[in-house]
Amino acid sequence: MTADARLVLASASPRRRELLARLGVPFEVVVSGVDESSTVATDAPGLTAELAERKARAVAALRPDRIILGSDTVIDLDGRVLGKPESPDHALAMLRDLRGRTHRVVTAVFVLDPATDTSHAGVATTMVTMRDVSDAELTAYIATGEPMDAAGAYTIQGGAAAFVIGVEGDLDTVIGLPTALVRTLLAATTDHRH
Ligand SMILES: Cc1cn([C@H]2C[C@H](O)[C@@H](COP(=O)(O)OP(=O)(O)OP(=O)(O)O)O2)c(=O)[nH]c1=O
Repeated sequence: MTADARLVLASASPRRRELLARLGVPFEVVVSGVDESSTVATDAPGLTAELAERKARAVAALRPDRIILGSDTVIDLDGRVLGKPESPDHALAMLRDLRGRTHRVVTAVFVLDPATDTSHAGVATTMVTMRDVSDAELTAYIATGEPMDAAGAYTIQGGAAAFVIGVEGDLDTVIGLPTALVRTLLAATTDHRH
């Protein structure tokens, strides 16, 4: 993460920072401050794509000479979209709905080159299956505070690893940044500049 990096990650998420760092490309972090409550799209791919683009465009206004990467993650449970919980009670309701079932984790990525107003975007999906976790386990997990900052009220890389019995797709899509997709989109953006 160097100050003179050409790439800017438009995200406050430490998980996204860690995942992007794995690609070995230097980058700077600028938080978008986008209000995620006002969206037009209602389906998971459309919603995440819309928010990833808005995060990137908000930061492009601050760093017009850089390449900007925005991203967003939600859960799709049989067509119902779950974002971050608003309260511990909301987290409990979400986890009760998720237990014993399979859901999709959808993460969109939007890479923008403001200098040429070109963009490359994509959406990645991973299926996650949770076992039938007891209320006592869910309550203890929520008490750790960990679920409050994650879509669907769980972090697969944290305490909720014990709830997950199946993953179909890339784990980094669940944690918030599909690195294979990011690599492809960054390569397309760089190609465009030459
Ligand atoms: C399902 C799941 C989500 N998450 C995280 C990824 C995302 O950071 C978060 C979903 O919220 P987002 O709104 O996508 O992202 P964010 O608010 O954390 O960061 P920013 O908008 O600034 O980029 O949930 C996990 O870390 N582990 C998981 O298992």
